[in-house]
Amino acid sequence: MRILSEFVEGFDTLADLPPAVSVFGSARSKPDSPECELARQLGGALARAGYAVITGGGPGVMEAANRGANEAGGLSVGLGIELPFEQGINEWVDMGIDFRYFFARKTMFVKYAQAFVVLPGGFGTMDELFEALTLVQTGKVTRFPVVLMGSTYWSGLLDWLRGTMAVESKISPADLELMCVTDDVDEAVQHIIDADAALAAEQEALKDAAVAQAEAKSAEA
Ligand SMILES: C/C(=C\CNc1ncnc2c1ncn2[C@@H]1O[C@H](COP(=O)(O)O)[C@@H](O)[C@H]1O)CO
Repeated sequence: MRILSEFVEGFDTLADLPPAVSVFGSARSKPDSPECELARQLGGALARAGYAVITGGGPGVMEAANRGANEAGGLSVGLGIELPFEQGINEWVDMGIDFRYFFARKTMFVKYAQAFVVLPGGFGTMDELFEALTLVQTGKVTRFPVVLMGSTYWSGLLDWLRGTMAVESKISPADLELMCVTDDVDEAVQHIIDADAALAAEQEALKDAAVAQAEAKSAEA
Protein backbone atom coordinates (compact mmCIF):
# COMPACT_ATOMS: atom_id res chain seq x y z
CA MET A 1 0.00 0.00 0.00
CA ARG A 2 1.38 3.37 -1.02
CA ILE A 3 0.42 5.12 2.25
CA LEU A 4 2.25 2.55 4.37
CA SER A 5 5.29 2.57 2.13
CA GLU A 6 5.52 6.35 2.49
CA PHE A 7 5.72 6.02 6.27
CA VAL A 8 8.29 3.22 6.00
CA GLU A 9 10.46 5.10 3.50
CA GLY A 10 10.27 8.27 5.59
CA PHE A 11 11.22 6.48 8.83
CA ASP A 12 14.05 4.56 7.11
CA THR A 13 15.54 7.55 5.34
CA LEU A 14 15.34 9.94 8.26
CA ALA A 15 16.23 7.53 11.09
CA ASP A 16 19.81 8.76 11.41
CA LEU A 17 19.11 12.44 10.90
CA PRO A 18 21.00 14.71 13.32
CA PRO A 19 18.96 17.24 15.35
CA ALA A 20 16.86 19.13 12.83
CA VAL A 21 14.52 22.09 12.45
CA SER A 22 11.59 22.21 10.01
CA VAL A 23 11.26 25.51 8.16
CA PHE A 24 8.01 26.51 6.45
CA GLY A 25 6.97 29.36 4.20
CA SER A 26 5.54 30.36 0.87
CA ALA A 27 6.17 28.36 -2.28
CA ARG A 28 5.51 31.57 -4.24
CA SER A 29 8.05 33.99 -2.76
CA LYS A 30 10.55 35.37 -5.24
CA PRO A 31 14.22 34.56 -4.59
CA ASP A 32 14.98 38.27 -3.99
CA SER A 33 12.07 38.81 -1.55
CA PRO A 34 12.79 39.77 2.08
CA GLU A 35 11.36 36.47 3.34
CA CYS A 36 13.65 34.45 1.08
CA GLU A 37 16.63 36.48 2.25
CA LEU A 38 15.60 35.81 5.88
CA ALA A 39 15.05 32.09 5.15
CA ARG A 40 18.49 31.80 3.56
CA GLN A 41 20.14 33.44 6.57
CA LEU A 42 18.13 31.24 8.91
CA GLY A 43 19.11 28.06 7.01
CA GLY A 44 22.76 29.08 7.33
CA ALA A 45 22.50 29.92 11.04
CA LEU A 46 20.71 26.65 11.83
CA ALA A 47 23.35 24.67 9.94
CA ARG A 48 26.17 26.46 11.81
CA ALA A 49 24.41 25.62 15.09
CA GLY A 50 24.48 21.93 14.09
CA TYR A 51 20.88 21.50 12.95
CA ALA A 52 19.78 19.85 9.71
CA VAL A 53 17.18 21.96 7.90
CA ILE A 54 13.98 20.23 6.75
CA THR A 55 11.63 21.93 4.29
CA GLY A 56 8.91 20.95 1.85
CA GLY A 57 11.64 20.84 -0.79
CA GLY A 58 9.75 23.25 -3.03
CA PRO A 59 10.50 26.71 -4.42
CA GLY A 60 10.34 30.11 -2.64
CA VAL A 61 11.02 30.20 1.09
CA MET A 62 11.67 26.44 1.17
CA GLU A 63 14.37 26.69 -1.47
CA ALA A 64 15.95 29.68 0.27
CA ALA A 65 16.18 27.84 3.61
CA ASN A 66 17.62 24.75 1.89
CA ARG A 67 20.10 26.97 0.07
CA GLY A 68 21.26 28.67 3.27
CA ALA A 69 21.81 25.31 4.98
CA ASN A 70 23.58 23.83 1.97
CA GLU A 71 25.89 26.84 1.51
CA ALA A 72 26.82 26.71 5.20
CA GLY A 73 27.81 23.05 4.85
CA GLY A 74 24.81 21.71 6.77
CA LEU A 75 22.44 18.90 5.91
CA SER A 76 19.58 20.15 3.75
CA VAL A 77 16.47 17.96 3.63
CA GLY A 78 13.45 18.29 1.32
CA LEU A 79 10.17 16.43 1.92
CA GLY A 80 8.51 17.03 -1.44
CA ILE A 81 4.85 16.57 -2.25
CA GLU A 82 3.44 15.27 -5.54
CA LEU A 83 1.28 18.03 -6.98
CA PRO A 84 -0.68 18.32 -10.24
CA PHE A 85 1.73 21.05 -11.36
CA GLU A 86 4.95 19.05 -10.83
CA GLN A 87 7.83 21.18 -9.54
CA GLY A 88 10.43 18.68 -8.39
CA ILE A 89 12.64 19.04 -5.34
CA ASN A 90 14.83 22.15 -5.36
CA GLU A 91 18.52 21.92 -6.26
CA TRP A 92 19.78 22.75 -2.74
CA VAL A 93 18.42 19.57 -1.14
CA ASP A 94 20.95 16.85 -0.19
CA MET A 95 18.41 14.34 1.09
CA GLY A 96 15.02 14.31 -0.62
CA ILE A 97 11.89 12.20 -0.27
CA ASP A 98 8.75 12.53 -2.40
CA PHE A 99 5.36 12.04 -0.81
CA ARG A 100 1.92 11.63 -2.35
CA TYR A 101 0.11 12.08 0.96
CA PHE A 102 0.31 15.30 2.95
CA PHE A 103 -0.35 13.54 6.25
CA ALA A 104 2.53 11.02 5.92
CA ARG A 105 4.82 13.95 5.05
CA LYS A 106 3.53 15.99 8.00
CA THR A 107 4.43 13.19 10.39
CA MET A 108 8.06 13.45 9.23
CA PHE A 109 8.19 17.23 9.72
CA VAL A 110 7.28 16.79 13.39
CA LYS A 111 8.89 13.47 14.24
CA TYR A 112 12.34 14.40 12.98
CA ALA A 113 12.50 18.05 14.07
CA GLN A 114 13.30 19.74 17.35
CA ALA A 115 11.39 22.89 16.36
CA PHE A 116 9.37 24.64 13.66
CA VAL A 117 10.24 28.01 12.16
CA VAL A 118 7.44 29.57 10.10
CA LEU A 119 8.00 32.39 7.63
CA PRO A 120 5.35 34.25 5.62
CA GLY A 121 3.20 31.98 3.51
CA GLY A 122 -0.26 31.01 2.33
CA PHE A 123 -2.66 28.15 3.05
CA GLY A 124 0.05 25.46 3.08
CA THR A 125 2.11 27.40 5.59
CA MET A 126 -0.94 28.14 7.79
CA ASP A 127 -1.83 24.45 7.78
CA GLU A 128 1.67 23.56 8.96
CA LEU A 129 1.68 26.31 11.62
CA PHE A 130 -1.69 25.38 13.12
CA GLU A 131 -0.94 21.66 13.01
CA ALA A 132 2.18 22.33 15.10
CA LEU A 133 0.32 24.58 17.53
CA THR A 134 -2.43 21.97 17.96
CA LEU A 135 0.13 19.25 18.72
CA VAL A 136 1.85 21.41 21.33
CA GLN A 137 -1.40 22.71 22.84
CA THR A 138 -2.77 19.18 23.27
CA GLY A 139 0.49 17.82 24.68
CA LYS A 140 1.13 15.45 21.77
CA VAL A 141 4.58 17.00 21.52
CA THR A 142 6.32 18.68 24.43
CA ARG A 143 8.71 21.61 24.63
CA PHE A 144 8.50 22.09 20.89
CA PRO A 145 9.37 25.67 19.93
CA VAL A 146 7.30 27.32 17.22
CA VAL A 147 9.05 30.43 15.96
CA LEU A 148 7.33 32.94 13.68
CA MET A 149 9.64 35.11 11.58
CA GLY A 150 8.55 38.12 9.53
CA SER A 151 6.68 39.92 12.33
CA THR A 152 4.92 42.46 10.10
CA TYR A 153 3.35 39.66 8.08
CA TRP A 154 2.09 37.89 11.21
CA SER A 155 0.88 40.95 13.13
CA GLY A 156 -2.72 40.91 11.78
CA LEU A 157 -3.12 37.22 12.55
CA LEU A 158 -1.60 37.62 16.02
CA ASP A 159 -3.93 40.57 16.76
CA TRP A 160 -6.89 38.40 15.79
CA LEU A 161 -5.68 35.44 17.87
CA ARG A 162 -5.31 37.80 20.87
CA GLY A 163 -8.29 40.05 20.31
CA THR A 164 -10.87 37.54 19.07
CA MET A 165 -9.84 33.91 19.53
CA ALA A 166 -8.50 34.33 23.08
CA VAL A 167 -11.09 36.94 24.11
CA GLU A 168 -13.87 34.59 23.03
CA SER A 169 -12.16 31.79 25.01
CA LYS A 170 -11.50 29.58 21.99
CA ILE A 171 -7.90 29.35 23.19
CA SER A 172 -6.43 30.22 26.57
CA PRO A 173 -4.19 33.29 26.97
CA ALA A 174 -1.31 30.88 27.74
CA ASP A 175 -1.68 29.34 24.28
CA LEU A 176 -0.48 32.62 22.79
CA GLU A 177 2.83 32.00 24.53
CA LEU A 178 3.37 28.85 22.44
CA MET A 179 4.76 31.05 19.66
CA CYS A 180 7.97 33.06 19.72
CA VAL A 181 7.90 35.98 17.26
CA THR A 182 11.19 37.43 16.09
CA ASP A 183 12.89 38.79 12.99
CA ASP A 184 16.32 38.12 14.43
CA VAL A 185 17.90 34.92 13.10
CA ASP A 186 20.27 34.55 16.06
CA GLU A 187 17.41 34.98 18.53
CA ALA A 188 15.37 32.34 16.69
CA VAL A 189 18.24 29.85 16.77
CA GLN A 190 19.03 30.61 20.44
CA HIS A 191 15.37 30.07 21.36
CA ILE A 192 15.57 26.60 19.80
CA ILE A 193 18.88 25.76 21.49
CA ASP A 194 17.48 26.86 24.89
CA ALA A 195 14.35 24.73 24.45
CA ASP A 196 16.53 21.75 23.48
CA ALA A 197 18.65 22.22 26.60
CA ALA A 198 15.57 22.53 28.82
CA LEU A 199 14.12 19.33 27.37
CA ALA A 200 17.42 17.47 27.86
CA ALA A 201 17.60 18.65 31.50
CA GLU A 202 14.00 17.58 32.08
CA GLN A 203 14.65 14.12 30.61
CA GLU A 204 17.83 13.76 32.69
CA ALA A 205 15.92 14.66 35.86
CA LEU A 206 13.20 12.12 35.01
CA LYS A 207 15.84 9.45 34.43
CA ASP A 208 17.55 10.25 37.76
CA ALA A 209 14.21 10.08 39.56
CA ALA A 210 13.41 6.69 38.00
CA VAL A 211 16.84 5.31 38.97
CA ALA A 212 16.47 6.63 42.55
CA GLN A 213 13.02 5.04 42.81
CA ALA A 214 14.31 1.69 41.51
CA GLU A 215 17.25 1.79 43.95
CA ALA A 216 14.95 2.60 46.88
CA LYS A 217 12.68 -0.31 45.94
CA SER A 218 15.55 -2.80 45.69
CA ALA A 219 16.96 -1.57 49.04
CA GLU A 220 13.57 -2.23 50.65
CA ALA A 221 13.40 -5.76 49.24
C1 LIG B 1 2.49 26.72 -5.59
C2 LIG B 1 3.80 26.48 -6.24
C3 LIG B 1 4.55 25.37 -6.01
C4 LIG B 1 4.12 24.30 -5.04
N1 LIG B 1 5.20 23.44 -4.61
C5 LIG B 1 5.34 22.97 -3.35
N2 LIG B 1 6.36 22.10 -3.13
C6 LIG B 1 6.57 21.64 -1.88
N3 LIG B 1 5.83 21.99 -0.81
C7 LIG B 1 4.80 22.82 -1.00
C8 LIG B 1 4.50 23.34 -2.28
N4 LIG B 1 3.41 24.13 -2.15
C9 LIG B 1 3.06 24.12 -0.86
N5 LIG B 1 3.89 23.35 -0.13
C10 LIG B 1 3.84 23.11 1.34
O1 LIG B 1 3.06 24.12 1.96
C11 LIG B 1 3.89 25.20 2.41
C12 LIG B 1 3.82 26.35 1.45
O2 LIG B 1 2.49 26.57 1.06
P1 LIG B 1 2.01 28.06 0.73
O3 LIG B 1 0.56 27.90 0.47
O4 LIG B 1 2.80 28.51 -0.46
O5 LIG B 1 2.30 28.85 1.95
C13 LIG B 1 5.33 24.73 2.42
O6 LIG B 1 5.93 24.86 3.71
C14 LIG B 1 5.24 23.28 1.94
O7 LIG B 1 5.45 22.34 2.96
C15 LIG B 1 4.22 27.57 -7.18
O8 LIG B 1 5.55 27.68 -7.41
